[in-house]
Amino acid sequence: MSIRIGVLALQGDVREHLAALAECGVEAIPVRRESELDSVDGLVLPGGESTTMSRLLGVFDLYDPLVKRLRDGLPAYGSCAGMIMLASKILDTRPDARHLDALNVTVRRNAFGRQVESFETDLAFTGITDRPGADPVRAVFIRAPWVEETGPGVQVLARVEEGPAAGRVVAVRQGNVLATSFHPEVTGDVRVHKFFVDMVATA
Ligand SMILES: NC(=O)CC[C@H](N)C(=O)O
Repeated sequence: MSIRIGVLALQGDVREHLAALAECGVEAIPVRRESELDSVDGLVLPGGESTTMSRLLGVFDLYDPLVKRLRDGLPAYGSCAGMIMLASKILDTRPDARHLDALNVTVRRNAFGRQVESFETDLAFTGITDRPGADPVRAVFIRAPWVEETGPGVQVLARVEEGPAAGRVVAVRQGNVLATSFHPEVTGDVRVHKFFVDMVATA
């Protein structure tokens, strides 16, 4: 059976995710309509700006269908703003911003602060770098959130290892839902996408 994975294409770095998924050998399509959402086996929510994405989900009539598909177990991967969209609770957002409540975590938006708005670091990532001889995952953070609290059933996959944010949780999984604070689609390393494709394949 061939796997088709969508990238929510309302805003943000859609093309990079489509390319990374294609490199993993799956069919990758942009999703802007309910019919497209209905046709996918998994969905990537890209980075961008979460309050804008929230507004556009309403404009494109995708909010309710997406909530429903996530409740029905659609595998989803959110990066950065996508992580914020999937979370059950968001700190430091706008009061009118809606989110999808598919991942039992509290996320702090723009958590790394101004002076370190964008930075890169190497991470150990459970399920990826724990294989013999594996290189660390290079993580690029762009005005990124972090996970401030995890609820029951949430597995921590990666934490920042050095610097002022050392120990902060930046990758989590709960069942079919994966989220990272960082942007693997910009590094040319598709192992995080491959990890998600394997989740979709075994869902
Ligand atoms: N690179 C990103 O996705 C940044 C997320 C953005 N700061 C937000 O709040 O949505």
